[in-house]
Amino acid sequence: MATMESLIVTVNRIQRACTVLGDHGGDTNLPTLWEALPSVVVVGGQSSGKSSVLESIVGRDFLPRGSGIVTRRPLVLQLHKTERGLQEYGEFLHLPKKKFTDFSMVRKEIQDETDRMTGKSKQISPVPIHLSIYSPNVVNLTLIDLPGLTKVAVEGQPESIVQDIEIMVRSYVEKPNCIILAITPANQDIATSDAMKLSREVDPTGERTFGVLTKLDLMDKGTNAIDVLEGRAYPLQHPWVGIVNRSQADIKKNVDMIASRRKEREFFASSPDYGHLASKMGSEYLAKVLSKHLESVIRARLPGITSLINKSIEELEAELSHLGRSVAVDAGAQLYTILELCRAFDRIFKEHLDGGRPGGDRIYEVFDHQLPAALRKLPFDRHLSLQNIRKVVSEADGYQPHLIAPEQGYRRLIDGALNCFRGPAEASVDAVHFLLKELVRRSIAETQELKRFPTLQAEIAAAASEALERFREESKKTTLRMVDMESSYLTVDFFRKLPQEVEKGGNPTSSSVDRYAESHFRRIGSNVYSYVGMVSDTLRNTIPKAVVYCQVREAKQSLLDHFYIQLGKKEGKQLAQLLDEDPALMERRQQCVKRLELYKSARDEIDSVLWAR
Ligand SMILES: Nc1nc2c(ncn2[C@@H]2O[C@H](COP(=O)(O)OP(=O)(O)OP(=O)(O)O)[C@@H](O)[C@H]2O)c(=O)[nH]1
Repeated sequence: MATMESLIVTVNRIQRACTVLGDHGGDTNLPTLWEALPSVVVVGGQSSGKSSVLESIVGRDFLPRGSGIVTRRPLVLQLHKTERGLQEYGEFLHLPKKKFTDFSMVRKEIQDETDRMTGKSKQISPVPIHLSIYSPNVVNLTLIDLPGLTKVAVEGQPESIVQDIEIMVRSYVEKPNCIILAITPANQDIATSDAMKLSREVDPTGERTFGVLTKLDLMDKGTNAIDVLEGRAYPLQHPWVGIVNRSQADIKKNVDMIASRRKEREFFASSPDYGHLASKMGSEYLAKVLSKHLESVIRARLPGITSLINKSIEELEAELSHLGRSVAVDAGAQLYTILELCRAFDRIFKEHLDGGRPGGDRIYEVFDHQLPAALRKLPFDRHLSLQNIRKVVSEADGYQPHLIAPEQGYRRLIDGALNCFRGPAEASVDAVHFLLKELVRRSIAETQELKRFPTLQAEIAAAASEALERFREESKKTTLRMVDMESSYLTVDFFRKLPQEVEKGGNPTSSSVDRYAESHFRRIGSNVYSYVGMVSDTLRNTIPKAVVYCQVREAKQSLLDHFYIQLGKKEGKQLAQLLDEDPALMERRQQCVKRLELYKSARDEIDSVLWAR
């Protein structure tokens, strides 16, 4: 088994890591290690002697003194026993390279650091100050000093401070891992002790509470605290410890700690009331008892802490992978990230077209269904009504009616009919355009990696939509040109193969009469009709080819080409703007990363003591 000492040292290190990485327990919705670590917390009313007890455990004067609420931030005091003969020094976590050998400077630094966080406003703050003291005269122990419980705010302090202090103190003592050092002055009615009241509430069985009676020397003549110290008046699981600290007069006279400890020992040894308890009284004894107890608590909790650490690491890693990697800071890496994201989108878009995902089939539906239906619905019947044929043909003839066949009339009728094909051609282009747009929208929504980057998402959508618009223009030009080409040169063969009316009749006189009869125009109509039908068959096949060539194929091959060119011209700052994540998400990731770092270092710390068995 790892030595007891190394266990406390391990927990000390983890506690410091907690402060460095911002884990003070409390309200963030992150797992907290701080709250799982056992610690000894000093609780008491103002002027109950808390600071005096801490100082005599350490054997040094180093805590701020003054009127009002002096302790306004938790002070995590870690005591490290060093080899005999080595110099004592203090070291703050926020000033890691500075060794304080002058303990009056330690006091000043505690005051200054308190003010740095709370301002001069005398507010309180839950962010702890970490002080390590290295000395041959201490036992390994971690103590947390908290603001004294009070009933009234003093000048310059907000009314809420009374409650704020209680909330802060409670937040520590409520933790099941907290060992409560409840300080009560013996010259006061214990029934009114703030420390005992609070500890009773949070630890009714007294398992976690060490009762400490201070100011035994100040009790009225003829009275003593034997009933309390022997555990009868206020029974706790652990024995009560009586203490005699320096009086105000001693402090003024600069009585040092060594002398004061000696005085305390003498007090108990020579006391008629407490002499029989002398070996179990005093601040040195208290320090040893606490250290031993803290070690055993840590040992008992270690397996629980280890499994908590492993579980939290898993949770944090899962959350981080869900949040995605953090965004790179240099322009090159940012450009790379953007291109990766674009490619991810493009891949999904192509899958939609190629059939890996749904949607591409609807384009075929346009060609197979919508276009033929639109072609069928074209109003050729109206255009080729007998009446219209007669009108168009006569107009084309002018003052000289046609002699054999109405060449001009045919051309005009065919032109008019072919013109109708423009509608379905354009409609096919538009229908495919809207389908492509919809696929872009869906593909963006389906690109998980893009979700974090709303700006880039909008830019890709805009670039894709602009590209699709260009493809649509091109596709319209091409399909309409195909319709125009049909008008510009008619298929000669078709007309050559038509049976000649003149020859059929056999009689020139009767046929010249026929030329203006209804059947003549009907025949013209039916010829034009079947010519237009032939063109319609052709276009039904060629319009899809043009649309796919100009729109679908282009979208697949070069949807974001323009965007890529623009990206290449962008500066670092503009690239960063494209990757501006949701700030809440960035913040969360940062918190998770820090917390994960904490848990991993804690795991390493614990592993190293376990391996040292
Ligand atoms: N005679 C005597 N005086 C004591 C004893 N303990 C504390 N005092 C005096 O009581 C006063 C208050 O002691 P502190 O240790 O400052 O008490 P505290 O609880 O830290 O006070 P705050 O930080 O103001 O809440 C000081 O003047 C001490 O000298 C004791 O056991 N005997």
